[in-house]
Amino acid sequence: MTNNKTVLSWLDEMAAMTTPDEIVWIDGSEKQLEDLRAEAVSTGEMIQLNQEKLPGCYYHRTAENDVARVEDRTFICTPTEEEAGPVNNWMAPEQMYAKLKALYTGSMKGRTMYVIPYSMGPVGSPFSKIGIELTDSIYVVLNMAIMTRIGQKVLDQLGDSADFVKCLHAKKDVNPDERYIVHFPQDSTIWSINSAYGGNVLLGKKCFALRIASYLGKKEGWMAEHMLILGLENPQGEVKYICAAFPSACGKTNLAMLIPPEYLKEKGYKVWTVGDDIAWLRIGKDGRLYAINPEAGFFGVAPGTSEKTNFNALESAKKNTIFTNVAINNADNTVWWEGLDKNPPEDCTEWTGKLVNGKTYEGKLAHPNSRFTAPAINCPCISSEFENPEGVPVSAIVFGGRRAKTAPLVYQARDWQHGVFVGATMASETTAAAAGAVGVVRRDPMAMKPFVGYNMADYFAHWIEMGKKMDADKAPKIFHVNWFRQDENGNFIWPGFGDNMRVLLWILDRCEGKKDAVESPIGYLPKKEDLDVNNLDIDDATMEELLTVDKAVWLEDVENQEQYFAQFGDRLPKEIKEELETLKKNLSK
Ligand SMILES: Nc1nc2c(ncn2[C@@H]2O[C@H](COP(=O)(O)OP(=O)(O)OP(=O)(O)O)[C@@H](O)[C@H]2O)c(=O)[nH]1
Ligand SMILES: O=C([O-])CC(=O)C(=O)O
Ligand SMILES: [Mn+2]
Repeated sequence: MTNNKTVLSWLDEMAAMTTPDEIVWIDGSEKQLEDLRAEAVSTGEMIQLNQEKLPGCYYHRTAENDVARVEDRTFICTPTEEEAGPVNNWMAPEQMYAKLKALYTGSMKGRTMYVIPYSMGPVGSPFSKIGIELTDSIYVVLNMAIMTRIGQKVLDQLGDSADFVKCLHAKKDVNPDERYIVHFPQDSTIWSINSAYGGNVLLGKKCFALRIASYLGKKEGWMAEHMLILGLENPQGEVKYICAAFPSACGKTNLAMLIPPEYLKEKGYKVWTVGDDIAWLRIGKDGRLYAINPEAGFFGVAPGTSEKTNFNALESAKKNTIFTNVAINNADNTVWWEGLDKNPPEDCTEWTGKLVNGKTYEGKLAHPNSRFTAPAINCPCISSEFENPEGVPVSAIVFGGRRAKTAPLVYQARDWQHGVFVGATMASETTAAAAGAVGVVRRDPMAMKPFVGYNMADYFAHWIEMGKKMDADKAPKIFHVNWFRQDENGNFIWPGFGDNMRVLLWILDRCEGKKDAVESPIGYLPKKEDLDVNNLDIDDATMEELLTVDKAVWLEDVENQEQYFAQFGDRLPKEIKEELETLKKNLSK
């Protein structure tokens, strides 16, 4: 399929190490993919679902110890430890290569190696980058075929160039003690072994489009971020674009596909989805910031997705979708998860596949991090700009997370530098998207803690630099939101989901200078009357609470921020220190 010497010699080297019985190039044709689906069904790797109700849909379950990203086994192997920085695991490249070579040696014996050429971003777009993933998993091939642009057209685009990311994945025996997700940014190389879970093995996604890409972005003057991209259309038909960074399982997919409350819909407001997880951002010729979604599909969290909460995601997952670790409704061979509807089907197979109507994992039939892999083109509200190779101009950047207390519903940063600080001080309760404890508050700057491919302090500096390259009136305005504030009984006090539109409208009004705001120690808060709560069942006291900044709670948080920043030592940009001092001063006034 190619005469590219760099590709072919790398492939030879990898094949000599892993010794597959066969090597199959993925050309991207439907025929080849259909044959692979049939093969995966025949070996039990996938189950074909009800083809009338869910045409083209398949089911896959992973090993029980392999259901989420594994941050403690994810490494950034830069030449020096300082380059990886204190929030990443690091090992010297030669040492890591040696360790992994031992694991990979012979790992594909008796198996087939698939060669997947793929493009992150529309093929040929100036934003786009190419990768080639070698894998011994059909599940990976079929997921990559949904999540990225694959096949011959990508090799044609690559031509003789050596500019591609070399990705190697071997499923091996999914032994968690020998599981490694490893990045060599300087070599544009990713090696993943002993996992078959999406976030660890679909190497175009987190590994390339965030970790390697963030490193390339720093070097080349652009940004790779854990952000959704949405277009908000007003009744006049004008569309403004918003990017939002929330940590894993904190609402990006939901916000990206939001359906406005009925009365705003009637007025003519609409939301268009450009991306739900990753944004690549570049400064355009006009000096504004432009975003593309490098992906071609959604790898979305299933639990909590319902017709009411996220109709568009559900619609997206009705055909040509792969479901992973959800429950199966045996009555009609369809899928089920907590939150899809009220009651689980009577005859149901839980995600582990072992127990039918028996003991369940923490009382759940679907794994909390069960996912659907759906083509973006299935989405009823996919943006007409989804394939635009130039991207969309960004009016606002929104940071957010799960905070039971502390963060108000929404506030605006005073300027870009303060906005970078707001992003850098993000914190959120952990979720099931990564292995480990759930519900623990941890600092997650820009939602990139698990995804930054170099020293986080340098990443902050890069953000500051990018701001300096844009005129203040052209740079996106920066905001922070929190849909997850709780009352003393642990109930969310903001209705969330479609009603988040009300907050987006305030954000865009602020971008256009249409609304005043109230100054607070942490930034600009909305005036209560400026947040549209028409037809919303929420009382004044609750709105008040949602917009409260409790100085005592914030002072505690600032202490934690300061401790967190201490790990970066002298590398922490002075601008971040300045903002921390300003915040302290504001809070003690
Ligand atoms: N209470 C509340 N829950 C929400 C809201 N938005 C999303 N959720 C829930 O949060 C969970 C994760 O939401 P997603 O939109 O899939 O999260 P994500 O940020 O796209 O996650 P990743 O794919 O892991 O990066 C789901 O169970 C949602 O139902 C909201 O506004 N309020
Ligand atoms: O990578 C994954 O497994 C899914 C994802 O979007 C995240 O965890 O943020
Ligand atoms: Mn994500």
